[in-house]
Amino acid sequence: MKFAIFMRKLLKIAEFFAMIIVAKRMEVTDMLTCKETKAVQSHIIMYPHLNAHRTLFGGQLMQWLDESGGISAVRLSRSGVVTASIDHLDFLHPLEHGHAVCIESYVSGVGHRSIEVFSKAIGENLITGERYLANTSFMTFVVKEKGLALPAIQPETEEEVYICSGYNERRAKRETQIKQSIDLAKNISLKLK
Ligand SMILES: CCCCCCCCCCCCCCCC(=O)SCCNC(=O)CCNC(=O)[C@H](O)C(C)(C)COP(=O)(O)OP(=O)(O)OC[C@H]1O[C@@H](n2cnc3c(N)ncnc32)[C@H](O)[C@@H]1OP(=O)(O)O
Repeated sequence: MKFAIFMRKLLKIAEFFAMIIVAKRMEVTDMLTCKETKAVQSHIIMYPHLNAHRTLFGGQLMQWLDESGGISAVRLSRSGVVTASIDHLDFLHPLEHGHAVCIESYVSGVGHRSIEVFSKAIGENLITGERYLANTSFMTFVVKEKGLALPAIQPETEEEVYICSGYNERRAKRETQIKQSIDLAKNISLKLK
């Protein structure tokens, strides 16, 4: 009898600690600034990165953008994410051999499980100091874990306020695109010739 009471008390204590752990995991860190999610990468554009035009191969830039954006998304969620989509990947200027490229990413909008990240790639002729905007993109990452409460995002600089202000419109467009892409997938054959 005493043992049963002891076990029941032990169970209650274990339940209490389990609740604390779950509550801690689900805890909303109310808000993070864009700066707190910022990821910055710099590269020198070398021979292995070039395309036939001797400028940076677009696929290489996409890999760097994906990594950089993923780091920003994980800085917000502190949880594993997958890349769900890349939209508005605009190649504005070729990145020249021998130039530096600096990629900056930060979270520009937060949904339930989705995180939108804005990235920009700035080219720089290191000898003259001339800089140019080579690429801008918006990517969406989705947190793998379900039920996690994500912090909201707080823009601070003029650029961040401008970028974040377009989030709701971009999200609405994306929702339409997701529906279209689900319809498209239904009509795609899995046969390999
Ligand atoms: C152990 C870990 C340690 C971590 C260590 C740190 C590492 C730090 C570096 C990380 C760097 C990673 C960067 C590379 C990461 C890859 O390389 S991942 C590989 C490529 N990607 C994939 O394989 C993804 C494959 N697709 C999927 O898994 C699923 O389709 C998805 C995207 C998760 C969506 O799943 P689903 O069940 O259909 O999701 P659903 O419930 O319908 O929607 C959930 C949310 O996703 C959104 N969504 C769904 N589809 C889309 C879409 N196509 N476009 C936009 N949004 C979408 C929905 O709108 C919804 O948004 P919320 O309303 O929640 O805000």
